[in-house]
Amino acid sequence: MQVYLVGGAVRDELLGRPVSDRDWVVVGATPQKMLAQGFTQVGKDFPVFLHPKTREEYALARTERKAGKGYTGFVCDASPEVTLEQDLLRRDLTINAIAKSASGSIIDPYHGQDDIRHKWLRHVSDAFIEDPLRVFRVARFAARFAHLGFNIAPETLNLMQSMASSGELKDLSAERVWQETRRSLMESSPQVYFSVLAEANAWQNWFSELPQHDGLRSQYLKLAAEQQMCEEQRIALLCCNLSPDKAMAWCRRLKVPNSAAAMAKLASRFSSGWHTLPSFNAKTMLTLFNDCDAWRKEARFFSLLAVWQIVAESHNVDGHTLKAIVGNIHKALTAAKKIDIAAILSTGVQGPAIKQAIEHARLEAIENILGN
Ligand SMILES: Nc1ccn([C@@H]2O[C@H](COP(=O)(O)OP(=O)(O)OP(=O)(O)O)[C@@H](O)[C@H]2O)c(=O)n1
Repeated sequence: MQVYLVGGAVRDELLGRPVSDRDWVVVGATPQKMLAQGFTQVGKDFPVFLHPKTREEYALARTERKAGKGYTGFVCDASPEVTLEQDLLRRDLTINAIAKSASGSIIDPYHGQDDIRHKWLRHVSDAFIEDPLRVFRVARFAARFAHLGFNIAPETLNLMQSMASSGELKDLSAERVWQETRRSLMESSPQVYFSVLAEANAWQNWFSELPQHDGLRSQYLKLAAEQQMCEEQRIALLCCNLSPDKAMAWCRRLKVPNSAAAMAKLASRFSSGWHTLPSFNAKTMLTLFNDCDAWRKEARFFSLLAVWQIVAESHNVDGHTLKAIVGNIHKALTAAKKIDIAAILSTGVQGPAIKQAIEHARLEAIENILGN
């Protein structure tokens, strides 16, 4: 039997990028042979094994043919006669269909190295259409490699468009679309994921709450990537131009985790206030702290503040004044958190009056900061 390194590891090595996961293909083996060599079988739908020492994935070379709807409707042949070339043919992009042998030679029947050189994301064969998730994968790779100058080959974009217009993207699970979307948000050009999906007419089933073409959203996401923002901040920026209801509807559609959805909702609720130079008096600042629960969720509040700074910057709000406002917010929150609750309670206030007294003390603390 022969073993080859395949997929992302070979691609990334050729691109001079760090390699994280290594996937292997085994030609000329049977499950029995693999088990006899100490591998453990993990694949349910197709024969994939874990190496006894490295725990890396070794898959028997296979062909696949779609026989029904959905994720699992594949007929798979992983017999020892399946060749490396056949296995590479079923893969999505030529740059992902290059193999490397144990001796280090490159096997590249579909010219992935040419496409790396000329920076094309190109499908390997018509088998591309058998997995509708690939529309989203290609958009993700476009977001990842845009800064290197990669583009989608016109014939691949055509194929993506016809897959989208056939309506089959709606049969994907929300979980799978969400995984591609969240990974794309963390790429170096996240805005490209959305422009590719718009261009591929792949918008309607999964992104209908979001405007298809939105220069501001692109700008937000570009800045978020430059500032190395976290996933939740990028989700918040994606949603912050929507109404809170629409933001929540989209989060439900994609099954965005609750904490990220809650942050996206807050981002959208308050973001229009940052389109111009925000003017905070003590009262509006206290309301902002209360509504964002900055008392208990301070880290989330500061994450949101960074999100709103991007919104403000993108609307050309004066940077110097913005910095001063953000500085005041930091100081005001610190001061308002320091009020002496024990002293308030020791005055003997009861029931709802306690809450009022705390609010009053916090307001005074903020006024002191803003007055200075
Ligand atoms: N829908 C899919 C998923 C995977 N693959 C193939 O399986 C390989 C491994 O898939 P995966 O680990 O998902 O992607 P990587 O290419 O390794 O990319 P990443 O760096 O994002 O993990 C890909 O390179 C590609 O050859 C495919 O053809 N179609």
